[in-house]
Amino acid sequence: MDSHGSSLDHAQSQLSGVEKVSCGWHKPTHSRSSSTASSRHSRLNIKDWEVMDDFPVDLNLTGENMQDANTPGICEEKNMFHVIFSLIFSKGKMHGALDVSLAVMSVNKKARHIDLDAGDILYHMKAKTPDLYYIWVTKLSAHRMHKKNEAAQVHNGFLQALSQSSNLSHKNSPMQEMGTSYVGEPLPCVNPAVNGKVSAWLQTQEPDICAQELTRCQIELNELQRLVQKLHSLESGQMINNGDLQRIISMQNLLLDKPKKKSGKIWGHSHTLSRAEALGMLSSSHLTSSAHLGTSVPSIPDYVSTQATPPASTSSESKKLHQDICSMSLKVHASLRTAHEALAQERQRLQDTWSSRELHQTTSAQINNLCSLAELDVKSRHTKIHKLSVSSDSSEESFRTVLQRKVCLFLPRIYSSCSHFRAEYFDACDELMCASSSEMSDESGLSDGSSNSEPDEAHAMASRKYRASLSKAPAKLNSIKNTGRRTTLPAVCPDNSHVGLMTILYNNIGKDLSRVSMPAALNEPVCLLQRLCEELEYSDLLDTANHTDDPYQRMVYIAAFAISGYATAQYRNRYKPFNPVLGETFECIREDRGFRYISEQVSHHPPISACHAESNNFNFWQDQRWKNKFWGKSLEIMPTGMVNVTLKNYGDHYEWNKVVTCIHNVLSQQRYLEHYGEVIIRNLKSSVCTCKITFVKSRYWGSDGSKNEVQGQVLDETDNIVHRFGGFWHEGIFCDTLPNLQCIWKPNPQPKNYMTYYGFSSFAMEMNELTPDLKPLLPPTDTRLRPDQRLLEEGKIEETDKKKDEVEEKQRERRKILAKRGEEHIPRFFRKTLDAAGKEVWLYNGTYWKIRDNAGFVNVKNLELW
Ligand SMILES: CC(C)CCC[C@@H](C)[C@H]1CC[C@H]2[C@@H]3CC=C4C[C@@H](O)CC[C@]4(C)[C@H]3CC[C@]12C
Repeated sequence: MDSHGSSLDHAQSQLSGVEKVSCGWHKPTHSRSSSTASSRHSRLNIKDWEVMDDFPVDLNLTGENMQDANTPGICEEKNMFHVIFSLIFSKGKMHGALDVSLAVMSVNKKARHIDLDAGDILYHMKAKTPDLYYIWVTKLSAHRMHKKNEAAQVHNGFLQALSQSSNLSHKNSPMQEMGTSYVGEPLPCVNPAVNGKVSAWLQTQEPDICAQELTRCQIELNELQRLVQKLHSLESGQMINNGDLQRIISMQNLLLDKPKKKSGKIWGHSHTLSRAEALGMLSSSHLTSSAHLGTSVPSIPDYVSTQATPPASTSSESKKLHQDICSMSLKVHASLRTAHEALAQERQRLQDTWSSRELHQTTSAQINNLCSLAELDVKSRHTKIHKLSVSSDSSEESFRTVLQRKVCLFLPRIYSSCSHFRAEYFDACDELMCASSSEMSDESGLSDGSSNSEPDEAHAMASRKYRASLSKAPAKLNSIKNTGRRTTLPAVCPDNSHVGLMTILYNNIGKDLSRVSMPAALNEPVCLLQRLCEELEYSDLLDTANHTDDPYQRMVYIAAFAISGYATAQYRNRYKPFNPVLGETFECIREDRGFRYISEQVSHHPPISACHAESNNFNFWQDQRWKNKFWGKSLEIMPTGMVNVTLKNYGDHYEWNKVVTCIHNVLSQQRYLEHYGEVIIRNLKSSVCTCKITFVKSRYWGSDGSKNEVQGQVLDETDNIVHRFGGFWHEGIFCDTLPNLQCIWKPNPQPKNYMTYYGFSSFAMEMNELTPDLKPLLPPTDTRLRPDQRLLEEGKIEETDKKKDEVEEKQRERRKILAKRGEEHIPRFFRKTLDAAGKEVWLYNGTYWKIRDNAGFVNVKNLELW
C-alpha cells in the first residue's frame, strides 16, 4: 500500500466509535440511564458544530485541473474511497458503506465529531486526536469535492450529449415554426443549442410549462437580437468595413493621446479616453455625419458637439429603436424570470421523482451522478434547515438560522438531553480511547468498540432463531374479537406525496417540528394524546404480568409491553398526528381490555402530553416530551419522559425510558421509522431484577431482515442473566429461557386495506370514534370533539385546513390574553411534581373520573378550545 494508503489505515484505526448500538448480549452497567453521558453532552457547544457545505463546483473543471485546485491527492482519494466510503469497524470486515458525497456531513472540531447523514443511515464518529480529526475531515471533504466535480462533469457531458442528439429537432424549433426571423449568430448568452436541448428534454412531458416558457424566452430574445442588429446596421450604415474600423480607431487614439489643449478641457478637465470609450464615441459620432465616415475622423470637439446636438434627421428613428430595445429587454427579463421559476419547479418535481423507488431501481449510474448535482443545491438548503432540530423544552422560541458560512447551531440541550443512543455512543468512544494500543495493532485498524459483544455469527443465528419461532407462533386473537367498535374509518387517507415538505421546513427554519403548522394533508386523524393511548394496545401483557408470581418472568412481560408500544410505527410514517392544543383532553374507556385512560396536554411550550391509565391489574402513566434533532436527511426524536407501571398484586413500580425514534429520509417518500437505543427497566420497589432492552440500530449493509431488531435480558441483583429474549419490534418477541420456549408477544394483524387508512391498526381506528351515547358524557375539550380532526377523518381536506387555522389562532389568542393578565395556564387533571430523582413529572390528580362519574362535565365549567 502506498504511503497515502497507510496513513488512511492509520487514520481509520484511530477514528473511533462509528456510532453503534452494540449487538451483543452484554450486561448493562447499572448506572442510572444516561446521566453521565448527558452531562458530557451538555458541555458541547452549539457553535462548535458546522455543516460541511458544498464546495464551489466549477462545472468546467476537468479531472486534470481538479488536481490543481488546491486539492492535493484527489486521485488517490478516489482510489481509496472509490465511490463510496466504506466503514470498517470490526476485525477487518467491511461492514457498511455510504456515499459520502450524498450525505450531509456535520463536524464538531472541538469534540472531534464527524456526523454523516445519508438518509438511510446516520453515522456518528469521533477521532481520537485533533490531528486525526483534521486528516479525516480533509480526506472526506476532498472526496466529497471530487465526487461533486465528477457529477458536474457528468452533467456537462449529459448536456452535451443532449445537444448533439437534438440538433435535428432544433431545426424544427417552435420558434421557427412560428415564423420568427432568426438573424445572424445567436447571442452568446442564449445558446440555442442548449436551449433547444433543454426544451426538447422538457417537452417529453407535454404539456410542460418549462418548455413553453423557454420557447417564449427564445422568441423574445431573437426579437431583441433583431432590434440590436438593426441598430447596428443603422449606426454603421453598412459602409464601414473592418479595415476602416481599425484605421478609425487607431487614428482616433492617436488624436486622443495628444488632445488639443482647448478641446481636452471641454468637461473642465483633461480627459484621455480609453480604447473602449473611443469605440463608443465612434459609434455615436458616426451617426452624426455618415457622409464623412470612412474618409475623415472626427476629433474630440467634433465628438463632443455631436453628442450635445445629434442631428435631427436620425434622432427620432434611433430614439424609437432605443425605446423598442428597452421595452423588449424588459420583456425578456420578465420572461427569463418566469422561466427560471418554472425551471425551479421542474427541478423540485424531478427531485421528487428521483426519490421514488422505481426510478432508483431503473436509472443508470450516469443519471445517478446527474441527480447528485441537484442534490448539491438541496444540500445547501439542508444546511439552512439543519437547525430545524430543536429541543422542545427550549425556552427560546426559535432555533437560530444557519449562518451564511453554514455554521450550524445546535442547542446544547440537544446533547444534554440525549438518550441512551447518544450515551452509548459516548461510552463506546471512551471505551475505545482506553483500549488504545492493542486495537491500533489490529490488522483492520478499526474496532467496533464493543469488546463484550457477542460474535456476529452467534448474534445472527439467535435472531434467525427468534424470527423462525415467531413466524410459527399464532397471533393472539384479541384483535379479531368483535368489540362492537368501528372497524374502518369514514374516509380513506389523502395522497400527500405532492406536498413539498422541503419548502415547508425551509419556510419554518428555527421552529420545532411540533410547532410547524403543516397542511392538513400531512395529518392523520388522531392526535398525540391518542397516539400515546395506542401504547396500551397490548395492555394484556400487563395483565399477564400481574398474574405471574416469578419476578423475573414478570419482568419479561413488562419488557414485552415496553417493546409492543413501538409496533404501530411500522406503518405510520406518512402522516403526522395532530398537535393537541393546551388543555385538550382525551379519554379512552375500554371495558373489554379492563382499563380506562385519560390524557391532557399540560404544556404548550414545551409541548408536554400527560396520561394515566388504571385497571384492576395495573396503573400506567407517563408524561411525554421530546427533543428533535435534524441531521440533514433524518430527524431523530428523543423522548425525555419516563414510562411508569405499577402492578396491583405485587406492589411493583416499574419505570423505564424510551428510545430514540428516527424518521429516516424525512423529506422524501422513502420515509421510514426506526427505533434505537437502550431501555433500562427498573423496579423501584425491589432490586431483585432489572431488565435491559437493546433496540438494535439497523446496519446499512444488513439485509432488510435485520431491521427492527430487539434484544433483551433480565438480570438478577448480581447481574447474572436470568432470561434472554429477542425478536423484532414489528414482528414479536420470543423468549427461549422461559420454562417452555415462548412467543411472549406478537402484534395483531393489520386490518383490511390498512394502507388506505393511514396505516392504522384496528385499535388506532377505534381511537377517534364518537358514538351518540358517548358524546354527552365527554368534556368539550375531548379530542373527539375537535372539529378539524373530525373533518380530516371525514376526508374533507380543504375544510380541515381552514378549521385547523382557526383552532390554532384561537389558541394563540388565549395565550395572549393569559400573558396580558400575567397568568399561567393551569392543567385541570394533572399536577406537576418532582419524582424521587428530582425530575419534574406530571401526575394524575384524580379529578377527571370523579367529575365524569358524579356531576358530569355538563355541570362544571370547562375550557372552550374551539
Ligand atoms: C412530516 C410528516 C408527514 C412526517 C411524519 C412524522 C411522524 C412519523 C412523526 C411525527 C411525530 C412523531 C411521534 C412523536 C413522538 C413520539 C413519542 C415517542 O415515545 C415514540 C415515537 C413518537 C410516537 C413519534 C413517532 C413518529 C411521529 C409520529
